Amino acid sequence: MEKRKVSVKAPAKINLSLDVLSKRPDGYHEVEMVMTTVDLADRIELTPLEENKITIESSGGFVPLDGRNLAYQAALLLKEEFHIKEGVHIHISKHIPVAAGLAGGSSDAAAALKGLNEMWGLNLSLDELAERGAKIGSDVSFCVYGGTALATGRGEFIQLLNAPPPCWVLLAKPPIGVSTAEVYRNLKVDNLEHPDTAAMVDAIKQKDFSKVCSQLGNVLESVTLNMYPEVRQIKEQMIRLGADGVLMSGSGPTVFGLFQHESRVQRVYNGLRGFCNEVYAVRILGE
Ligand SMILES: C[C@@](CO)(OP(=O)(O)O)[C@H](O)COP(=O)(O)OP(=O)(O)OC[C@H]1O[C@@H](n2ccc(N)nc2=O)[C@H](O)[C@@H]1O
Ligand SMILES: Nc1ncnc2c1ncn2[C@@H]1O[C@H](COP(=O)(O)OP(=O)(O)O)[C@@H](O)[C@H]1O
Repeated sequence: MEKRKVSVKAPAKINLSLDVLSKRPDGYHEVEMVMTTVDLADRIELTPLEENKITIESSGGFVPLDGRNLAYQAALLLKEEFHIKEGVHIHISKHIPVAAGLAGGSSDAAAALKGLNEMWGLNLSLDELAERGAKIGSDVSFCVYGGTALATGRGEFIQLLNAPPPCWVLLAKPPIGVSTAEVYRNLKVDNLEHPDTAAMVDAIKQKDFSKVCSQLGNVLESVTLNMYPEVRQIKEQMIRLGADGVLMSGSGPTVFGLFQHESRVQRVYNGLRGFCNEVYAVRILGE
């Protein structure tokens, strides 16, 4: 009997709030992040191979197709730990912009962990998958759960939250890729304007859209907006065009705007397309 293919959706995330508390001795930073998934997604298709190897291909978007690919790393991690003697072919339909602050690679890795857990009958819980995900990257644990969460530690400790108030999200990505490591390297940890993480968590709990907008904050803007003036320009443009709240996601360069009313999303989308050709109108996925 032919073995079943497994297909898993891998959604992008945005950071509604991103604070850095300190630099750790291991080089990572201690963070407090409120993250939520949006309905811009890659799709991971896993096909069993009789031969004992991992192969990977991707359609759309430029990603490494070897051991550097985070989905490949996810497969290798499970394969080695559980002594799996069969192989897998991983196909990634890439829709999330790469190196954009949207955790595309981390979400692909999380989807591969979940899909292979099913395909290889490992019966690992989400907590157990998230624990393994943290070995691949700081954002992978969150991506295993998806939805909305407060992430602490270097990003791997996850407290799930209820869905934020329903709203539209416009994502605008200028044509540059940002290195997360470089942004963290240039961050002045002792001189930051800290967002109020607890207030953002409250705003989400209360499903208070105006409060979510007023509490948006990301300390990594202090680096990326100076490094890439075009990111600052997109932010200013989105505010001017009438988004209810605007922030850079993760280490950037993607800027997102939040909107309560669909009519305004369309207007701002049209206004942005004039000088930024990668703009996406999506919904918050919530829980
Ligand atoms: C900044 C965030 C916010 O969600 O997102 P992106 O902009 O990448 O989407 C993440 O924390 C990114 O997570 P992720 O992309 O998984 O990072 P990792 O591979 O673990 O780390 C890449 C590099 O960033 C730095 N790093 C990352 C996380 C952290 N808490 N402190 C750090 O200093 C380290 O230099 C590390 O070598
Ligand atoms: N499956 C993947 N999808 C996207 N990028 C990947 C993947 N695997 C590895 N990468 C690498 O990870 C880096 C970060 O990519 P990505 O996860 O898209 O961005 P970010 O960390 O900004 O959210 C890029 O340099 C990319 O080459």
